[in-house]
Amino acid sequence: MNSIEWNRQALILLDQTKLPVSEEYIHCTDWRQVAEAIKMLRVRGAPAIGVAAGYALVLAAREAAAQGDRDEQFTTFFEFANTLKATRPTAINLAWAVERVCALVRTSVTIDGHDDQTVSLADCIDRIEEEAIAINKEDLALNSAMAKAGAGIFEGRRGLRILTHCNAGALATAGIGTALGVVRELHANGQLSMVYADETRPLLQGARLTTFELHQDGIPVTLLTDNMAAYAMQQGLIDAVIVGADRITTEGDVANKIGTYGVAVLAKAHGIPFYVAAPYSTFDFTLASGKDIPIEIRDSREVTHFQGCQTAPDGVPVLNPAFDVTPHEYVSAIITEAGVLYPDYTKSIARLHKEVQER
Ligand SMILES: CSC[C@@H](O)[C@@H](O)C(=O)COP(=O)(O)O
Repeated sequence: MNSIEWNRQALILLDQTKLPVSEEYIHCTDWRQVAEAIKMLRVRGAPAIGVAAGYALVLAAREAAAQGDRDEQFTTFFEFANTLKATRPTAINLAWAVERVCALVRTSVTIDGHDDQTVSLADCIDRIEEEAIAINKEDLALNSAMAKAGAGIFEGRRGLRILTHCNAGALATAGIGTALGVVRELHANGQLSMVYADETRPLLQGARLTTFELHQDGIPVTLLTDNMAAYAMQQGLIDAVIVGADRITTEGDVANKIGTYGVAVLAKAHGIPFYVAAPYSTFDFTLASGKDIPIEIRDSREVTHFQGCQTAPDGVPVLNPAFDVTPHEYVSAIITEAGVLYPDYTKSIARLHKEVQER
């Protein structure tokens, strides 16, 4: 079974906080359960939380349509949508999916620029569900397109050793993954020798999730702690870095899991190319500079404790940003479902935007 599945009554999520020790599924019949699952990283990875949010809005619409008058129902629905959107502020795919569904609802009740009173929220539910399914299916398809585009960078090369950070794989998307989608394609082509997976402190998405899914698929993977990446590069063990992204600005600055920026700086210092794989839905066309990306700050307990075990003294102040921003100067290329973007990113990203808008 997939890590995200919709059976029309419930959203079934693989609880990623339990991996790799146990495979447990949560049946969400209330959008609040999905919001909690997103907040607690039971479902995580920017594209995956966008897909989950789409289905959560079906549950939210069903609930809102069952109470109050027509206006109250729409108000309640949009309030639910806003609450959902706020659960994780950095991953723009979440806001993108929520906005996409809300825009559809607004369009459905608008006629000649006016509110069409004959359309109720209940009338919109099927359309919301179709949109959620479309977001899911699109993500599945674009992962494969991105994998092929990314593998194209390495044409004619074999024995590749790729370092990745966090988990940008099947668990983080509805398909084969973004960064790990490219890795899977390289493996299928016989071009991959080894994936080096950063452990990814503090929540160990690399150790728990990346090694888990690659291991399951028989793809060679070696785990290293974050502070070993410099050593691995210095030893000549890494040919390229490929990571995912949570938000990319129009100048090509990239927000991704905390620690990514450090890896990018190391890669540049060692002359190793640093690639980012992300779909169109990860671009924020309203922001130019990465300095304006909101960074999610998470509970200090994630740093002072691990799986219930205390690892720091009581009361010690903690800094726990969940993401950092890699400035575009460190990014060798951005792999998308529509092809590979190279610097000057202001130009190549604008071209991508125009192409998608004109489709
Ligand atoms: C295809 S997933 C891309 C990113 O979302 C991923 O690299 C990442 O940073 C995930 O962070 P997480 O906090 O686990 O949701």
